[in-house]
This record gives sequence, structure tokens and C-alpha cells, in this order.
Amino acid sequence: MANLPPILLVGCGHMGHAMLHGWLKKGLDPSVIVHRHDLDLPSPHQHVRSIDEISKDFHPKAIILAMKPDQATEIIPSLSPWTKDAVILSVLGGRNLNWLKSQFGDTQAVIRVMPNTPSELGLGMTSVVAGSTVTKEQKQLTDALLHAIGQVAWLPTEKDMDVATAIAGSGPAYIFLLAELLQKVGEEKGLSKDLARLLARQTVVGSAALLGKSDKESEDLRKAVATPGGITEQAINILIESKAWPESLSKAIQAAADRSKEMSS
Ligand SMILES: NC(=O)C1=CN([C@@H]2O[C@H](COP(=O)(O)OP(=O)(O)OC[C@H]3O[C@@H](n4cnc5c(N)ncnc54)[C@H](OP(=O)(O)O)[C@@H]3O)[C@@H](O)[C@H]2O)C=CC1
Ligand SMILES: O=C(O)[C@@H]1CCC=N1
Repeated sequence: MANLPPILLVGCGHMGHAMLHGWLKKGLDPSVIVHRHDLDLPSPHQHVRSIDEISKDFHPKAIILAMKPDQATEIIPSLSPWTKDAVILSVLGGRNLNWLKSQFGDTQAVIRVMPNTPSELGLGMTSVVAGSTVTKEQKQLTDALLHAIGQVAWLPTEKDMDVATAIAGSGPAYIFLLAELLQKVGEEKGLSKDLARLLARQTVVGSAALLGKSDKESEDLRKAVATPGGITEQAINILIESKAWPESLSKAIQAAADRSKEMSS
């Protein structure tokens, strides 16, 4: 299989590192990673600590912005030597296409991408929306890069990005919180820490793997556990009450989506 195209990755924190890890596993043409800290990077890829150290002879096909949103304004102007033939993939939460245009200029090809951290295992979920100057080839290249780290959803409209971010970009945090809370309750109910941790984690891991492999709807998988009149049903009846999970999850997603929108304006 052909390698993925050469990239310039700027910022290699939680999200940048997760994507890089996924890409390295698939095979990447010689790329440059800008990271201010130590980085264990296999040859022939190059790790530089500052943008000043990137060779002007390097021609990335894609430049990935993976710093914090408020760190981006300072960095973007210094990327101009490499932007001409590249598509910008912005991972920045809550920075919309208009904002990206205002930073890079009207003609620059820019794509807003919202991945999540399971990308590290090739199990990511990335929502994507492209600016008007992006070519068909650049869309294909982006699609190939993102499919290498998981599933890809091209959004019908940029307006969907706030909710997509709140569900999938932020989503792993909710699942990890569930594991955290299952462990905490187990401990509160008298299990040892180690036992509660094992039961909670492996249940989340196994359930996610089963969901990933199954053709069934998540509702059907849930019903297959909750025997009518049995044990699980008692818990589900409490959680599924409109005032419980349905309402609090809806409020939580709305709060995250509102913040994404607010950061864009
Ligand atoms: N974390 C997640 O699950 C997701 C995050 N995102 C988005 O990804 C982006 C990054 O988030 P996250 O990875 O969590 O944040 P991190 O703080 O973990 O990563 C940001 C990285 O950018 C680096 N950086 C900042 N300025 C420079 C610079 N001038 N040169 C080189 N590196 C620089 C930081 O270095 P230093 O530590 O030295 O400041 C840090 O390593 C955000 O915009 C966020 O909205 C999107 C989807 C999911
Ligand atoms: O919380 C954040 O702002 C980023 C965007 C989605 C996940 N992390």
C-alpha cells in the first residue's frame, strides 16, 4: 500500500500525538513534526523544536494545526513558506472556516477537522468540513489521511460541527468518565480498588469492542443484557428516566456545542 503523503504537524500534544501515532503505524512519507519537547520519532521523519528549523525545501502536502486554539494566532503567520501547495487541516476546537480564512487569506485551502483521541489506535472518529478553495485532490488526500486513523464523516454543513464536536470530539471523555464513575461506585459499595478498577475498565472496553463488531443497534445490545424482570432492568429503569441520563446528556452535549459555537464567534 502506498504511503500517506508528507505532512507538517505543528503541535504534538494529546491530539497531535494520537494522530501521529496512527499515521506512523500506517506509513507516512518523510514528514516534519514541530514539538517543543522530546519526541521519539522513527527515521526518516524529522522532529524540530521550532518552526524556524524547518527546511524551506520541505514540501508538505498537508499542514496539521494541532496546538491549542489560543496558541494558533501567533504560530500561523510563520507557516507561510510551506502553505502554498499544502492543504491546512485545522484540528483547532471552535475555530471556524471564516476564522481560518482570516488567518491564512481567502485563497488558501483550509479544512476543519475534528478528530478524537482513539485515532491513536486507528479507531478515531473525525468530522470534516472543507473550505471553498479546497480541490478534489486535496479532499481525497485528507480523506486518505483521516481514514488511516479511523472513520470519517464529511459534514453536510459547517453548522453541524459544534454538535459533532460535542458528541465525537469530546465523546471519549464521557466514556472515560463512565469508567471512572463505575470504579468509584464499586469502591463505595465495598469492592477493593483493584477489583473495582478491573470490573469497570474491562466492562467499558469489552462493551465498546462488542458494539464495534456488531451489526445490531446499541439499543438491541442493551436489551440483550437487561433480562425482563431481572437485575439490569432495575438499574436501566433509573438511568433511562427522562430526568436522569437522557436529560443530563442532552444538557451536557448542548453545553459543549454552545461553547464550540461561542469560541467560533
Ligand atoms: N484533546 C482532544 O481530545 C482533542 C483536541 N482537539 C484540538 O486539538 C488541539 C490540541 O489539543 P490538545 O492536544 O488536547 O492540547 P495539548 O496542549 O495537549 O497540545 C498542544 C500542543 O501544541 C504545542 N504547541 C503550542 N505552541 C507551539 C509552537 N509554537 N510550536 C510547537 N508546538 C507548540 C504545545 O506545546 P507546549 O506543551 O510546549 O505548550 C502542545 O504540545 C486543540 O486545538 C483542541 O481543540 C480536537 C479534538 C480532540
Ligand atoms: O475540549 C476541547 O476543547 C477539545 C475539542 C474536543 C475535544 N477536546
